[in-house]
Amino acid sequence: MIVVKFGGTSVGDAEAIERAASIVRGRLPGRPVIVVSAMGGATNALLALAEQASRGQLIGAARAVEALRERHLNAVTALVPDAQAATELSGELGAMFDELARLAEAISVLGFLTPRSLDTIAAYGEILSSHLVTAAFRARDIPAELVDARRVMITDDHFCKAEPDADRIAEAARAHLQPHLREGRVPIMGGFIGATPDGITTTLGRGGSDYSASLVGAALQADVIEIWTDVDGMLTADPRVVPDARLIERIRFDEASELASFGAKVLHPSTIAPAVRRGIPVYIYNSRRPEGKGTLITSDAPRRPVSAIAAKSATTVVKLRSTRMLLASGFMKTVFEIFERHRTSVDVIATSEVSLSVTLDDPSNLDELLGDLTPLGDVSVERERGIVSIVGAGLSDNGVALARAFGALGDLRVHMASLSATGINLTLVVDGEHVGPAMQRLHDAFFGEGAT
Ligand SMILES: Nc1ncnc2c1ncn2[C@@H]1O[C@H](COP(=O)(O)OP(=O)(O)O)[C@@H](O)[C@H]1O
Ligand SMILES: N[C@@H](CC(=O)OP(=O)(O)O)C(=O)O
Repeated sequence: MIVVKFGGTSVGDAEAIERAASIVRGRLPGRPVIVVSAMGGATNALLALAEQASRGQLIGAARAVEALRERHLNAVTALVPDAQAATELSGELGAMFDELARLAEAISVLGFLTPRSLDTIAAYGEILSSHLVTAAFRARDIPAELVDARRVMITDDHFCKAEPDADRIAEAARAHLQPHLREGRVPIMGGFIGATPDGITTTLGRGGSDYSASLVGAALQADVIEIWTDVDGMLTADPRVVPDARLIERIRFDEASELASFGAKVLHPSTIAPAVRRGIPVYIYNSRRPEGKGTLITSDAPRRPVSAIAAKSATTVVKLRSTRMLLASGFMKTVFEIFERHRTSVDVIATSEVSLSVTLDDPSNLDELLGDLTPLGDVSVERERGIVSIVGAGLSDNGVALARAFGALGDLRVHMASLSATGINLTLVVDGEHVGPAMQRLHDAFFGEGAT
């Protein structure tokens, strides 16, 4: 069997869903399980309306619910020609929107949001899209069968970034997906969402539908996992920043994972792990150009000195200076236990004998974190930084690539630098406003005309 995942842009409107249906029709012999994201932008809209409601701005939140309702119901009209099927689906989706409106109202009365209620609201995106896509596929003679992802994707209760339970998922996938495959049906489930063993809705974190696809693929020993998106595959840089970025036809799991972690949004960073463990190849394809070659992520892709440049903006740097670090074994352990306690992961680390600097992707627990770090030394915080990362297997083979990287940055200030010991990643922290120019300059240096 294969797993075919469509991102939000690939189910963003009726035309996109039509394209997805014809892609799936061509894949029927491979026995696909389909994983769909929310219609593009829907998750952002849901999270924003939840925030709005919690601030008491109920009219704004209600308007956002109605805008989403209109968008989904327009898609039903365009995609489901049979009047009875369309009425049934509109009724079902309509009831969900009524429920969503009531939830927004309840949150506005409470005046606060919990991670659990945020997940309940965010999950509507994938619940709605999976219903819509199932009906649209059926109307196109695909024997689609909706499977509630919350019965398959069993997680812990760390709302907003829940940890999947691989054993339970494998068992649930065999129980709820396998029978459909055996009967020649095409199971369709929402990505990103899951539930605790008690059935409380959770989500896997932003961009988590890729992760869902990979977990399902690992659970059912898929031959291939396909991630369908709005670009030709994994490129040498984000094409929104570097328009002349090129397709990478084959890339190794470890490099793809580094790129995803350091900002190549085309792939969720956690996607790779379940696929790697089972040796399942992952393809990334463009749903607007299904005939393209795409990118194959595999363990045996050729090693290149530099594969791609990734970047992230809105990074926070935390610096700790302490003479207690001098010759003190166990100091780092104390520091990282504090990060762990606040469930804050760090991206880049640089140390000297008396200081430690780290970057945080998600500063939501920053105040509590700083409270615990302060007794250890002088702590300072720099916001509005960005990370630019050069990924490639031969970065540290000799000084040429490193010299080229620093030379290309020219007058752009570098606040931190970290070269991984495996030589696969050189990460530089720059001013947030310099992320775009830094990415372009590095891309020109490694992939532009004349670069070898
Ligand atoms: N190295 C890269 N290669 C390809 N796309 C990238 C890269 N870095 C960032 N991106 C961005 O990732 C986007 C696709 O991810 P996303 O918007 O999450 O799609 P989807 O909704 O299909 O999951 C692309 O439109 C592109 O701008
Ligand atoms: N809809 C979720 C999950 C997801 O993975 O979406 P996409 O595949 O469009 O990145 C989000 O926006 O976070």
